[in-house]
Amino acid sequence: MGTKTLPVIFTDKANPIKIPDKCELQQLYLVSRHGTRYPTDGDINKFIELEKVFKNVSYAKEWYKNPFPLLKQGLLTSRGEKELYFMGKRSKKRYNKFWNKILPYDPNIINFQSSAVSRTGISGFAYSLGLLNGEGILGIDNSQSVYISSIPVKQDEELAMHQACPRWAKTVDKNNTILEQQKTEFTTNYMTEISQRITKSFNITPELLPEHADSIYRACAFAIAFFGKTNTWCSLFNKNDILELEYFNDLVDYYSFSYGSKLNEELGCSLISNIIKNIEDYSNGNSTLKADLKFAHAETLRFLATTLGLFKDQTPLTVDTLPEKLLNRKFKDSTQFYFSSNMYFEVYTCAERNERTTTYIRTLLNEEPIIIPGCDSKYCELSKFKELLGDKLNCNFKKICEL
Ligand SMILES: O=P(O)(O)O[C@H]1[C@H](OP(=O)(O)O)[C@@H](OP(=O)(O)O)[C@H](O)[C@@H](O)[C@H]1OP(=O)(O)O
Repeated sequence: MGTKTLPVIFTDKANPIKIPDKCELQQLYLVSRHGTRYPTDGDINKFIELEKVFKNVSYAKEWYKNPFPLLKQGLLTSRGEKELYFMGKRSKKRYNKFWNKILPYDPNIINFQSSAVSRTGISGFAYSLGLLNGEGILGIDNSQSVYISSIPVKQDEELAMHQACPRWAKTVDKNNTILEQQKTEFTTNYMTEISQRITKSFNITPELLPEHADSIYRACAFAIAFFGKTNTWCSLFNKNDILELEYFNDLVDYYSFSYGSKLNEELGCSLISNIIKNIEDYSNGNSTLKADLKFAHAETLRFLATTLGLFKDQTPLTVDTLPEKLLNRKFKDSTQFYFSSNMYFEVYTCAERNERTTTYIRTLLNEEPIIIPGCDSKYCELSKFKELLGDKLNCNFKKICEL
């Protein structure tokens, strides 16, 4: 169900990572999406519309009403809070030696940052409670309070990069001819047939509009995320409908936040450049920062992944290539950027035979190591990592984004 998919991992259990011989984990960077949230107002309004359309459909009489108050739009759910709390618990166990060396908490050593949105700030706090449980002096379980900084979204080049980029707003979010063409083609070639079949099967009058198919898909996604139910909105579809609508939502994200628009390949440059700068500042003795923990959005991770060249298919995602890519593509929100999805960058120094030390970065997506395209292995030399970034390293974000 695309970015509205529940995380695969939902446990506080984890094993300590294995550190390569002659290496030491020096720093830890995290960019995490928030946990499971309420639908945004855009989606809730679609569900209110569906409630009207399905009012007299007997098959849906038990479940057609919209259950999400507009006042709750976009808020983190209690399940979402627990996802991040568990993530913090897993972090403490996976990097136990690393954390024990740098605790108790010092904001100059462990940095927490979120985008200026409640769901991300609360997610960061939940992570901190899991990570630092028992390490503080507050309450019966010795909780630790933490400082979580954020920047107004319009200035936040790292965590809300598209909102801080006027050129993205003008040329990608709007006036995106290719995206509009793809949306029209998918509506004509796929959504119309899905809506007409549902209309006919359930004798719906007036008939469903093509765009109702995507509204039903989103209602299905939140029925699963909130209620674990696949026998309500989801039951209006066959399996192929769901795969096609998932592909459509991936396609929209591909052109909005990834390889579908050239500018998107640059937008993660401030975020990754600041990580590299913090690695080098620490390595040169100019910084005490050991852990930098950031909490943001699906698009934050998608821009970051795109700047790193991750999940790039050989040919672009288009409506035409749906048949070949439906079941087999690299770009797939539901397995990459679901609720509470995350990327860790582990920074190691390793002693070499000639007594020198080399700095390596190991990247993890959703707590599984991945290879950055162009790196020789999961442990990528810092010099290689920087070389692969090219002119994205130390980019001039304002210049890239000026109109
Ligand atoms: O389609 P919606 O309104 O849900 O889009 C949300 C984004 O949700 P996503 O499409 O990623 O599932 C939301 O990202 P999130 O990671 O915070 O859930 C984004 O912050 C929000 O602004 C909506 O994006 P939009 O493009 O502004 O509609």
